[in-house]
Amino acid sequence: MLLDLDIRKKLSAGKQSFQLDVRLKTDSQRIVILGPSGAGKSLTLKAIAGLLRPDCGHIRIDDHVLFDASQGIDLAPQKRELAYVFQDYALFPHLSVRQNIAFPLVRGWLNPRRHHAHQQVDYWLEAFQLNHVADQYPHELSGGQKQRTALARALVTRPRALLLDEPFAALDPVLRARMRTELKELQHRLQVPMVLITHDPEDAAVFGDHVLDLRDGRLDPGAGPVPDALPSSQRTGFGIASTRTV
Ligand SMILES: Nc1ncnc2c1ncn2[C@@H]1O[C@H](COP(=O)(O)OP(=O)(O)OP(=O)(O)O)[C@@H](O)[C@H]1O
Repeated sequence: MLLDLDIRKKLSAGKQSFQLDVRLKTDSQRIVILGPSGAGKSLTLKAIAGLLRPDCGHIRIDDHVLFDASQGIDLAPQKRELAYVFQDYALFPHLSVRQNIAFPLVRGWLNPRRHHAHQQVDYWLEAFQLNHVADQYPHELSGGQKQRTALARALVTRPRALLLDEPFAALDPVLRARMRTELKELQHRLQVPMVLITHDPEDAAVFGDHVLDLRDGRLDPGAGPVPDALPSSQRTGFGIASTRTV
């Protein structure tokens, strides 16, 4: 995947204003946008997803133009063929694991039936080892099982790329370490490009193929302290990515 991002957006609330200015071109498969709270990570991810309209610039994935202010192109989120996984996973509480995963495949107002049989749903239940909890509800799942259900629901639509908002934040430290490795292995296996935002340098160290430092709405070329675990070659501020193949 070639992600070509060049966006600017000014947001104001009362006397406060925030300027987002992100330019990036990368062919990496595991992109991590790292930054402290308020840096603009969620805004960047929302812009890629089509949930925030930039003032100007463009967003392209391969030869697919998602947004181009000068050409008047602004594809609706569902036309972007991307999947967004929210920090709290946003599972439907009244639907079982199987129904949650089937949800994007069912058109119209009706929820998937409880024992809805679908080849793709069965595939993801198997791939994520969720068969034994397929009929359970989100409140009956562990943190890791919830995350895998959210990932399965995202992947069942076969997206061009997966956008992940702080995917490990809701997990305890032991599970967090395991899930980072699991997600990296999953990305290797499926070859689905992933863009992950986080404030945790360890996420970037383990998962990141191309790591970008975002500070005050800008990708920072001379970013702050480099975590020990993270080779400097893996971090960039802006420009064309130096991709590390693992
Ligand atoms: N709708 C809005 N109107 C005005 N300002 C906004 C709006 N949404 C976000 N902001 C501001 O933009 C800045 C960046 O917000 P963003 O949510 O992208 O931060 P973040 O890096 O994701 O932080 P966190 O890690 O805490 O989620 C913040 O200062 C926030 O107050």
